[in-house]
This record gives sequence, structure tokens and C-alpha cells, in this order.
Amino acid sequence: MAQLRIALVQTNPTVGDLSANADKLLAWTREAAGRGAHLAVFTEMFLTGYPVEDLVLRTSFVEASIRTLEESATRLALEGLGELPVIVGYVDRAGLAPRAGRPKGAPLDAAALLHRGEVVYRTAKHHLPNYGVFDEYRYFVRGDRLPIFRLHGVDVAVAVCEDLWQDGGPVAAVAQAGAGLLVAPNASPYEKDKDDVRLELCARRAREAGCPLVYVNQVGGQDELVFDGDSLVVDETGVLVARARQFQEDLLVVDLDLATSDAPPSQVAYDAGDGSTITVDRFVLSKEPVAPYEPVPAPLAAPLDAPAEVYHALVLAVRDYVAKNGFQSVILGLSGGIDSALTAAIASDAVGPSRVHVVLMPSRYSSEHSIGDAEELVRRQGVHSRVVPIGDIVSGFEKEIELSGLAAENLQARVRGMILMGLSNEHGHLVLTTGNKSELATGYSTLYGDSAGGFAPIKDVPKTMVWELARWRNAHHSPLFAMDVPAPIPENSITKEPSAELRPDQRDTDSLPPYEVLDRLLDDYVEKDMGSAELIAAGHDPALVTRIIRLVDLAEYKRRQYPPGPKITPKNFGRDRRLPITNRWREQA
Ligand SMILES: Nc1ncnc2c1ncn2[C@@H]1O[C@H](COP(=O)(O)OP(=O)(O)OC[C@H]2O[C@@H]([n+]3cccc(C(=O)O)c3)[C@H](O)[C@@H]2O)[C@@H](O)[C@H]1O
Ligand SMILES: Nc1ncnc2c1ncn2[C@@H]1O[C@H](COP(=O)(O)OP(=O)(O)OP(=O)(O)O)[C@@H](O)[C@H]1O
Ligand SMILES: NC(=O)CC[C@H](N)C(=O)O
Repeated sequence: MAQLRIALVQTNPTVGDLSANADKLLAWTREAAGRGAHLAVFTEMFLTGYPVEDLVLRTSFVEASIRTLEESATRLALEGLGELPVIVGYVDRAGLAPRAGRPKGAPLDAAALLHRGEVVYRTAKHHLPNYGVFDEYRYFVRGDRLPIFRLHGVDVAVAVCEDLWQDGGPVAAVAQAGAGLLVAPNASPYEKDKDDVRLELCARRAREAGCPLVYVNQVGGQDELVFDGDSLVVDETGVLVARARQFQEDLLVVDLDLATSDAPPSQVAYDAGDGSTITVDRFVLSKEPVAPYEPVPAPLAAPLDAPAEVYHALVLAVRDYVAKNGFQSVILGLSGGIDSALTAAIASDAVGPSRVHVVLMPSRYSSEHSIGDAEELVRRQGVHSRVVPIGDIVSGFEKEIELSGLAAENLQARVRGMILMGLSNEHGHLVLTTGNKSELATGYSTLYGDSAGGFAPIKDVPKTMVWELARWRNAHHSPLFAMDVPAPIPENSITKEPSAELRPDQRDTDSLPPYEVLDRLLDDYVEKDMGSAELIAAGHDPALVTRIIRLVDLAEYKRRQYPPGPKITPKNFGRDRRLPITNRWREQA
């Protein structure tokens, strides 16, 4: 056995900012070296950020990724960090000699080993995820080589993200070849309860590989995805030995006692059990075990509970969307209702109340309490506020163009949308859209009205969870929040009955069932893809099933025009659920 100190570098890259990501590689490698690490492991496609989508279809982008990798190897050595081996993800392209089924020069989701100024080895993800939010068959070809390099006497294998999620392939090859440690760079997006799934998965793969597993995950927001970090280490029996903090950058430094090997260098092709052959390249970087030293205790961060986790995910998603897209401030319409109140709290926690602007836009139907509740929120959070009554603007419209019923109601929402977009244009604020998942599902929002905006923080949060998150936030704080206010949401916004206030005494329940009933049905239809018959068999009211799934089906066009927002459920409206807009398919009971 020999000791090794591994640094799991859980950082937040920016998609497309290769030079900033390369600077981060240098800074965090310096930090890892300073902590005495023998190996630093970064995340999947760290140098490019993940996911880069159609950027990989550009040769210029792939070439820049490869160049950045090579320059990084040189730079690390010039900065005196060349002795510390580094594993880092980037985009490469397949060898120029085309092989069967592999187009010439096609992109690879690659990872490299850097040492002493050189790119010592290049490997690539074998299993390409092509479900849910992932489209990797569109972008990449499979890797079919795997390094096992000897580091101070320990054989270290490398597999990339999805390679852990599928049976067979790289992990099966490692199990046959034998290694002392398996390290995996990842970019695994957050969704509720996924941390438990990942831990169980890592434990299983460690047992299968017969060695400890180091799992390093990206952290940060990227459009509709948010990465939670939660990097971890399990031993060869699957027991958790170290865990990084969630939703923040972290350098997890872990000392492991690992089996040594003196197997000779080799290149062996293994039947990977998934119909493919993986060639394992075993080679030596350094033979001598490190002299025994006093290990540091392994950090074991406690995972956040369910509402805390979701709330932190939303805060990080908003913070990164704002920062990475160059905004200084955000703006939203504040109605006194719960959706805009929760969105305001998330925004204040993300960027600080001094960068949050709210607009109170009472109409002729706005109740006293809604204005009072909005004012109370402004007092509690200390955000910037202004009042723009919309009655006269709406009347001005009505004088010129006759609108009645729903058309007239929607006008109010559209006037508000126009005011927010006007203030955004004038002051450069990002407009936050306040709709929740239940509304998005049923089309309960006005196109170019309350659906206007740039980013929609709670679009994947069902209404029942909106209340749960508001209650959670009023009872909790976190050092990761930029707003230091104990209960930022007025109680009345949480407890009062929801209403769009587009006509006198309007209630959401005039047109929708109670949200507890609605959300259960939506969960079964949208997230579980049950058809009518299954929904009725599952106990949902048949008349309601017919009515609600019709609403959901008809609102596809609205969802396509809705701003992006962070995914927190197993199936979000966006990349996870892609349905035709022009669609005559109707579920039959
Ligand atoms: N297939 C299709 N492809 C492209 N566009 C399509 C379309 N079908 C209709 N359209 C267009 O969409 C228009 C209808 O959509 P839209 O203008 O939005 O109007 P609509 O969906 O008819 O009305 C808005 C609904 O949202 C509710 N609402 C509004 C505001 C806030 C809240 C809340 O509580 O948060 C609720 C309101 O009570 C009402 O039920 C049509 O006039 C047409 O122009
Ligand atoms: N009086 C108002 N002043 C400012 N913004 C408003 C007002 N009324 C509605 N809005 C904006 O339009 C969005 C939709 O509001 P609406 O009241 O119609 O529905 P809601 O889904 O119940 O939202 P909320 O719970 O925030 O009230 C609000 O979240 C808010 O951003
Ligand atoms: N980047 C990847 O390969 C991610 C896929 C994987 N199933 C995950 O969600 O973690």
C-alpha cells in the first residue's frame, strides 16, 4: 500500500471563456500544490466549460480547446507546477486517420493528463449521454482508450462522467485490468435528490472496479443547467470517505491508502461487455511511493436537505446567469403575490438587494393588501423599488383599440411587461420572469406580458414547492446568500390565496383546481409521461385529466417562447421535454 494525496478541484468554469478557465486551472493547481497534493483532478470539459452545445461543431473552437490545453501544460511547468500531475477535461478531436464508424476529426469529450510541461495522455468519454438534457450523439464520437498511469507506485485509471452511469465500458475494463484508484471528472447537472443517486452509483462502480473512486463534479450555473458540485470519494467497498460542499467552489484534499502495482507497461484491448473494445494503456509516471506522512482528516460536508438544496440551486443559477452574461442588476414586477416575492428573495440572495430593482404596478383591480404586501417585502429586503400605476396606460390603450374580456385582461399583463422591458433597456437590468412550473404547464401566463423577460428563476418549480421554498427561506439563512435578512418574504404573501388580479375578485382556483391536486396530476403527466388511461388508473379525476392535459398540450407554443430558467426536477420544460408545437395528438382516456 502507498499513500497519495488527491486534490479534487470543484470549480466553476465559464462556457467559451477558455483563457479565464485556463487561468483558473493554474490558480487552483497552485493551491493544490500548496496543499501538498500528488494529483489534481479537474472536471469534465473544464477548459471549455460544459455543455458547449453547437460550439463543438466549429473547428475554430475545437482547435482553441486543444491549443489551450497544450499551452496550459507549458504554463504549469513555467510557473513551477509541472511536477504535480493534473487531469483536466477539454474538447479534442478524433485521430485524423478515420476508423470504422468514426468520422475524421470528429469532436471528443476528452480528458488529458498534464505533467512536466507535457500533455502526457489524452483520453475521451466512451459512453455518450443522449437522453434528458444531453445530446452527445449530436456532438461527439466515443473514446475507446483508457489510461492507467502509475503515480508513486499506484495505478490510476481515468473514466469520464457518463462512463460511470452505464454498465460495461471503461469501468469494466478497469475491473479486468486492475487499478489502485479510479478518478472521474464530471459535469453532472443538478436535479432534486440526484446526490443520493450519484453516491449510490459511485459506491457500486468502486466495488466493481475494485478500488477507491474519486468523483469530481463541476459547480455553477449555465443557462438552464446548474451544477451542484458535491464531489466525493468512496473507498473500494463503496463507503463514503470524503465529500465537498454543495453549490460552491471547493478544493477537497484527501489522503488515501492505495494498493501499489509493479505490472509492466502494456497496451491491452479488453472486451468491455458493452459490445465494444477498450484499449487500456498502462504506463509509468513515477514508481517510488511517497515517504509516509501524517494524513489530513478527510472533509465530509453534510448534504443539504431537500428545500435547502433546491433554493441554493436557484440562487446559484441566478447569480451565475447574471454574472456570466455581464449584468450588474436585475428587475422584476412585484405584485405582493408569492411567485414574485420568492423570485425577489432568490434574486437578493443571489446578487444582493442593492442590485435588485422591483416595480409595483398597481392596476384598477389591485387589492390594498397586494400593494401592502409588496411594500412590506421592499422594507424587509431593502431592494430598490418604484411604483408605476398602470391604470392610465391601460385606459390609453383602450381609448385607441377596443378590447374586452381576456384580451382586456391580458393588456394589463402586457403593459407591465412593456414597462419592465423599457426599464431594462434604459438601465441595463436583466428582467426576471416570475412564472412557476404549474403556470407554465397550463399556459397560465400572458404571452409578451408576465412571460416577458430574460431569465426565469422558478420556471421549473411547481406552485406547491414555491410555498415550501418561501417557508424554508423565511426560517433559514446560508453563508452563500448575499442578503443577510432572516425572513425576507411577508407572511401574508405566503398564506393568502393566489390571484392574478386581472379582474375583480379573481382567484387562480376560478380556472384551475387546487394546486395540490394540479401539481400531482402535472407531475404524473409531464414528468412521468403517463397517458390519459394511466392517469385515471392512478386515481386522478377523469374530467380533470381531460381538461388539464388539454391545457398542457395547447400551451406548448408558449413554453417555447418562455425565457430559460434553472432545471431542478428530473424533467424540466426545455431541453428535457421536447414536443412538437404543431401537434394533433391527443391522449384518449
Ligand atoms: N399554436 C400557437 N402558436 C403560436 N401562437 C399561438 C398559438 N395559439 C395561440 N397563439 C397566440 O397566443 C395568443 C394567446 O395567448 P395569450 O395572449 O398569452 O393569452 P391567453 O393564453 O388566451 O390568456 C392568458 C391566460 O393566462 C392567465 N394569466 C395571465 C397573466 C398572469 C397570470 C398569472 O396568474 O400568473 C395568468 C390569464 O388568466 C389567461 O387564462 C393568441 O391570441 C395567439 O396570438
Ligand atoms: N400589481 C403588480 N405590480 C407589479 N407586478 C405585477 C403586478 N401584478 C402582476 N405583476 C407581475 O406579473 C406576474 C404575474 O402576476 P399575477 O399576479 O398575474 O400572477 P401570480 O402567478 O399569482 O404571481 P404572483 O404570485 O407574483 O402574484 C407577477 O409575478 C409580477 O411579476
Ligand atoms: N456529462 C455527462 O456525461 C453527464 C451524464 C450523467 N448521466 C449525469 O447526469 O451525471
